[in-house]
Amino acid sequence: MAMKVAVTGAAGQIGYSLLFRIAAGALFGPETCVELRLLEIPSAINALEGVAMELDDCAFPLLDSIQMGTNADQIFDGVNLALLVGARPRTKDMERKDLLDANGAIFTAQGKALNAVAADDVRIGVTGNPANTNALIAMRNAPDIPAERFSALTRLDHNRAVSQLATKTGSRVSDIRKMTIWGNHSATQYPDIFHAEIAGRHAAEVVNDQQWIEQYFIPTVAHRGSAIIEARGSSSAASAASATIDAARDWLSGTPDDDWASMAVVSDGSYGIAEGLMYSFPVTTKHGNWEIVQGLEINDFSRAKMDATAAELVQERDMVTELGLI
Ligand SMILES: NC(=O)c1ccc[n+]([C@@H]2O[C@H](COP(=O)([O-])OP(=O)(O)OC[C@H]3O[C@@H](n4cnc5c(N)ncnc54)[C@H](O)[C@@H]3O)[C@@H](O)[C@H]2O)c1
Ligand SMILES: O=C(O)C[C@H](O)C(=O)O
Repeated sequence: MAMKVAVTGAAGQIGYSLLFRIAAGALFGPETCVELRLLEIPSAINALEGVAMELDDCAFPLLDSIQMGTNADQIFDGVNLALLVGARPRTKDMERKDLLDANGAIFTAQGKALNAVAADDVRIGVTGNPANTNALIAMRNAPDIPAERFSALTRLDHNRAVSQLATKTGSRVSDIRKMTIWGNHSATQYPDIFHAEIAGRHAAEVVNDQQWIEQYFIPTVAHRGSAIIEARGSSSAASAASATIDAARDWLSGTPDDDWASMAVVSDGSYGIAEGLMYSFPVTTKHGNWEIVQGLEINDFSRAKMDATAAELVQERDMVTELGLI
């Protein structure tokens, strides 16, 4: 039985890296076929046709079919997974929340369409920025889909944090477990290594340098998106596509027994985070369901960082409420 996967913004930069990985089996493994459902806006349909031609030319054994179009109700019909990437990226000197005016309404419409036609088992991953609040918008416009089926991408931040820690300690990324991104996919995010492990050892003890944590590690991860825009002249794309795959794959097939993932999910009040916020937590996943890792000790430094990013998410939620998007 093929998995029906919708990707919005399929003709964009992230889409161009994402689609070929999905068609090659990166999401569900070498035994599961996929039906791609590609949603774009009219001005990008010709470009999308070109992408579809290239997908055909790859002769992917697992790619059953490609359906493309501009009508969300048609494209989302019966989908099991929806990757909502389609949205304007920011440019230099913008914050991601500055995109809300341009992008927020996209997720109102797409939330409504998913609510009307998606499969009963649908999972929705939001990459389009500002990802957390766009996921909140989609979720609040899809009252018949359980809130826990929505998530926003903070796996790119998680991967960035793992990479920085590996470089600092001369370890392999495969040695690192239990990295955590708390809060908003924005400059207020809190990359937390106080629970992370490097080859079974407490990462903070291996680093043994609070100044590096506070003055290099956290700001480097939190501002990496801007650094990439500065370096590339456009926002991250291939690394974002890779993280989108990592997040959806782990959500659907499960996290390893000795690790967890970072996902922005609807808060249930855990760690004192206001219920209903779309907030990045450490989660374990199994059979397409996630659970927030409970009982982590939160020191005063972490508490302050976690609360600051929660406050920004409240601001963004109030902004989109005023805009009538939720
Ligand atoms: N959360 C993350 O970690 C992360 C990482 C990188 C980029 N992003 C965000 O992902 C989004 C896409 O980035 P990109 O580099 O692919 O941008 P892009 O401009 O290259 O592509 C965006 C695509 O979305 C399409 N689009 C616009 N409105 C649409 C709609 N209503 N329905 C369907 N498609 C629509 C556009 O036509 C375009 O093809 C941006 O908002 C960017 O900020 C998020
Ligand atoms: O920084 C951006 O605007 C793109 C993306 O959110 C990123 O973190 O690379």
